Amino acid sequence: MIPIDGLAVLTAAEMRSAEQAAMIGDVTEASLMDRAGAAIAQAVARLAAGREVLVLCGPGNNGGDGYIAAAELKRRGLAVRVAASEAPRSDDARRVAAFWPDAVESLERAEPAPVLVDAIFGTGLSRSPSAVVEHALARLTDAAWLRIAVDLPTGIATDTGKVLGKTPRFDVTLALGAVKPSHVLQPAASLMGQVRLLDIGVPTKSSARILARPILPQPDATSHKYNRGMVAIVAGSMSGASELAALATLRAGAGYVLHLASGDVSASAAPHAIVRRNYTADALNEDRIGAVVIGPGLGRNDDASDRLEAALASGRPLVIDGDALRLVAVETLAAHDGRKILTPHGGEFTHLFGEVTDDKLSATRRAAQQSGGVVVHKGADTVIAAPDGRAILCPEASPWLSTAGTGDVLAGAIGAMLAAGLEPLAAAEAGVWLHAQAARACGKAFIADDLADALSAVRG
Ligand SMILES: NC(=O)C1=CN([C@@H]2O[C@H](COP(=O)(O)OP(=O)(O)OC[C@H]3O[C@@H](n4cnc5c(N)ncnc54)[C@H](O)[C@@H]3O)[C@@H](O)[C@H]2O)[C@@H](O)CC1
Ligand SMILES: [K+]
Repeated sequence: MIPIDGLAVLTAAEMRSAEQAAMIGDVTEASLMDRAGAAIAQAVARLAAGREVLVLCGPGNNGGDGYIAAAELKRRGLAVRVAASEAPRSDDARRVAAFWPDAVESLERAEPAPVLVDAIFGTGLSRSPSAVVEHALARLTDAAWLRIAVDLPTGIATDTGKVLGKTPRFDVTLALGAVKPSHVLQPAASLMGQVRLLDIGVPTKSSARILARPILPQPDATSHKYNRGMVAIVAGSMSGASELAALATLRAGAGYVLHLASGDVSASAAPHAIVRRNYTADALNEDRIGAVVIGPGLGRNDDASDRLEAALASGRPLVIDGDALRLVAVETLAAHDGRKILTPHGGEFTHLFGEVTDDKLSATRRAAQQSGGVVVHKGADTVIAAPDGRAILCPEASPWLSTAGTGDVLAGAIGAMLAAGLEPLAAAEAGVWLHAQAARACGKAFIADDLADALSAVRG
């Protein structure tokens, strides 16, 4: 049971190709299923801790995995029963169903057990399961003490995060061979509990992977405030948001943060480490600025548009967030050839790139390609994509992040990483990772100011 951080993410079709490519010599579809079944049995035996297990088997290879696992669990001395929704249909499932030495119960009449293993449907599901299957699954999961899904919970589309029917909540999902997009994309991911990978010896390669602990830039004997990373935050009509971004930028490790506002520029405001100056377009021409953050609290008036234009013209690496994403056009971004990171939430994404009609991973990759920037498509399932197709999927962070100002904190953290010299995709990943860790450290009902402060403690 391998934690999924940093692992390759494969779609159903990519997984099938990886399996085909792995089938050389004595590796066959049958031997892969045997490996999967053995790995599932080992994981379930550990989790069940001696309790009775009920394995639900479907007609395809997901069901096949279930029959092998059940037979192996029985061999290990556990109390196991098998219930099936219908007879096995695939050749491999038929072969392995014969390994199960006892009677197969009917799904509708099966009595519950403390440990429920769902091997009804996996990556082959093409439409929502029948009402009979859904009803039995709900009844048996409700009554179980521990719910384990094999590969994917029944009722989930593999690639899109969509729930095709009524899928109950699971405690553990054992991804076979590789993580699939729906293990992370919402709403599917919220039904899976802990997702762990079971290695079945299929080599996997993909341009998409799960968020991983980044290698963060560290100061050394040659460091000074400017080469640690100088970040300019362009403020606008709501300076609270840009102040939050500035604080987060410092707490994430930047050496120098310049807050460029107008009107109420007060040198005596805390935190004193933020350098506050009057905004002028010229201020962005300071050579030592390693990143410009624009958007938090910018507003959408003419001044805001002028500032955005100046930021785009400055040639500095940019983090474009909040209001700036409402003001800019995709064509402008595409014509701008500097380094940039866009951080839209769902509403800003739709405004800029249109409704997501397929899935979040594909839509974010397309947006990155169209805009020529790294796109951090925020949400409970943040997806980061680069114009070259590389993508990073982020497992759900704390739901307490759903409070005002946390987006400003993220923009600041990413700005700090960009100014420290990370390439845009790495800067975006590092910022998102820090943000999630800080949220975890803050516990419950925190406010964005706490989150910004917590960045330094989790930075490591
Ligand atoms: N192909 C391989 O080499 C391996 C596959 N493995 C397992 O195989 C699974 C995929 O197997 P399959 O492709 O057979 O797919 P599934 O076992 O998910 O089920 C697909 C079967 O159900 C039918 N079906 C789809 N939606 C249905 C619905 N709503 N109601 C009724 N029937 C429906 C399909 O026509 C097909 O017969 C993976 O999730 C994994 O568990 C593992 O054994 C590892 C190796
Ligand atoms: K399943």
